[in-house]
Amino acid sequence: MTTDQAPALESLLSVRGISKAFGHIQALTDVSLDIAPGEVLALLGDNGAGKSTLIKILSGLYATDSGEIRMRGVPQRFQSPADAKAAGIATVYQDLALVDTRDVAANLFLGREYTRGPFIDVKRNVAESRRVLEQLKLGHLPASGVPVGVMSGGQRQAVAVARTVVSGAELIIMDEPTAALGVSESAKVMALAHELRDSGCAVIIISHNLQQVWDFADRFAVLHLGRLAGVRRRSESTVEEIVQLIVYGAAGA
Ligand SMILES: Nc1ncnc2c1ncn2[C@@H]1O[C@H](COP(=O)(O)OP(=O)(O)OP(=O)(O)O)[C@@H](O)[C@H]1O
Repeated sequence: MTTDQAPALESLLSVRGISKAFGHIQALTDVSLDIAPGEVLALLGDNGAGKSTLIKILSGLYATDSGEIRMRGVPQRFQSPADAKAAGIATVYQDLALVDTRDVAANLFLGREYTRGPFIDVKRNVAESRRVLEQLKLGHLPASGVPVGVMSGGQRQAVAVARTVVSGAELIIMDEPTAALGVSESAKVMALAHELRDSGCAVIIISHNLQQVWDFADRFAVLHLGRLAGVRRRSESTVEEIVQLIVYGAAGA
C-alpha cells in the first residue's frame, strides 16, 4: 500500500494539519496535503466529506481553526478571497461567474483591461485573449463578437479557466467542473486541466465522479468524514482502491 503524500517535485501548495469545525460539526480534521507545479490532483470524497470546506479555506472564504497553508514555502494567512488570489490561487466555481452578455475577451480581462489613455484598448484585449486561448488549445473559441451566454457549458467552463490564466494564477482549483456537462464536453474540460499542467500550473479538481477524472489526474486525495483517507498516485493505484477509500475511508476494508 502506498501513502504517497508528497509529490516528487517541490511543493507549490503545502497544507499542514488543517482543521475546521462549524459549531459541533467537525468538517475537517488534521488534513495535510501537497501539490507541485505541473500536477493535476483530484480531490475526491462522498457527500459531506469536507471537499468544499477545504476548497473554501484555500480560496480565502473560510478561516481555519488550526493548521498552516504555504505557497512556495511562504506561510499564508488568507483573510479574504483577494488574499488567496494574490497568493496565486484561483478557483472556478460551478456558477463560473461569467458576464453572459459580454464576449470572451471582455470576460477574460474584466477589471484588468489594457487601456490606451482613458479608453479600453479593445484590440489588444482581443489579441491577448487569442494568445491565451491558443496557449490552452482553445483557438476555436471566438475571442470577440460572441456573448459567452450563447456558448455551450463546456465552452463557458473553458472561458472561466482561461480567465484564471489571465489572472496569473499558479494553482487553479476547479469545483466539480463536469457536473453539468455531457461525456464529450467533460473530456474536453478535463483535457484543459492537462494544458494548465503542461504550462506549469498546478490543478486541483473536485469531483464526485471518479470515472471522469481517473484518466486525467496524476494523484488522488480522498477525504472521508473530514479526514484525509489517503493520497494515491494513479500509476500506483486502481479505481477499486480509490473507491474503497471514498466509501470506507480505508483501502482493503
Ligand atoms: N457553512 C457550514 N455550516 C455548517 N456546517 C457546514 C458548513 N459547511 C459545511 N458544513 C458541514 O461540514 C461537513 C463537510 O461539508 P462539505 O460541504 O465540506 O463536504 P463536501 O465533501 O464538499 O460535500 P458535497 O460533496 O456534498 O458538497 C458536512 O457535515 C457539512 O454539513
